[in-house]
Amino acid sequence: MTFLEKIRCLFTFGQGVALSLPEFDDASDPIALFDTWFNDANKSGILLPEAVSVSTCSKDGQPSSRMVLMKSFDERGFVFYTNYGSRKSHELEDNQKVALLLHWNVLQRQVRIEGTVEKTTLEESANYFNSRDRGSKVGAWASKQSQQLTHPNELKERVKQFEQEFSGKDVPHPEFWGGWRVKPHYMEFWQGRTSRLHDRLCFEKNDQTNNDWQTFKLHP
Ligand SMILES: Cc1cc2nc3c(=O)[nH]c(=O)nc-3n(C[C@H](O)[C@H](O)[C@H](O)COP(=O)(O)O)c2cc1C
Ligand SMILES: Cc1ncc(COP(=O)(O)O)c(C=O)c1O
Repeated sequence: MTFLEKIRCLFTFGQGVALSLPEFDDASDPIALFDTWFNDANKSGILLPEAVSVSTCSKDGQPSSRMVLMKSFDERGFVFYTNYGSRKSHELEDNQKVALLLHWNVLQRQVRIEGTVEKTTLEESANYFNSRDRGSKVGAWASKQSQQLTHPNELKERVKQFEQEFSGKDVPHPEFWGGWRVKPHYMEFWQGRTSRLHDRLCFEKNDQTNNDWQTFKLHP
């Protein structure tokens, strides 16, 4: 992002577009467009541009959302890592349909993603886990994510327990911790415009086995 673009962002915040939109036609690839927008978000200085809301749905239809950090994306989908025993993971086991939401406020941009999940391979999860700092690795062992604490010091005590258990050794990758890959079938790029006359560029595909995206625009 150039200095001039940053200034434009500041001055147009909340009332108009700051960045130009790329050409949009039937040949457009939403992953390439996401890549461009994600780069813009990274360059804009936004804190945690990779923070994304993940919405899951329980068996009885109760939706729930929480933030995670998106650690990678490519043609295969968008990956985040978590505890496979957590609420979100249980819900994803039961119902693979998922929605992601990113909002880059200074850029007046929102991206909506809908799709289905699959687990990352054990190798992919282990590779990512091994890249984390030691404290977060121990933390992953200690946290019974989404379960109630049985007493106020339970988490602290478990951290101590695992620090002792792995003292002087590498912290191994726990099999209960790994990635979910969201395979998109709908993506929508929202760009804020003056007078709330925003752009909504949409991509949809009916067949997960190919890369044929249909494109259309929606009223704001
Ligand atoms: C900015 C941000 C990033 C987060 N990233 C992650 C993440 O990558 N993985 C994760 O398991 N939890 C992450 N969390 C915590 C989750 O929001 C959530 O509290 C936790 O995963 C438990 O959710 P669940 O009980 O619905 O499974 C993050 C929280 C915030 C605010
Ligand atoms: C519980 C939890 N797991 C994972 C993450 C994100 O992954 P990492 O710690 O590897 O950056 C976060 C980030 O806030 C988190 O809170």
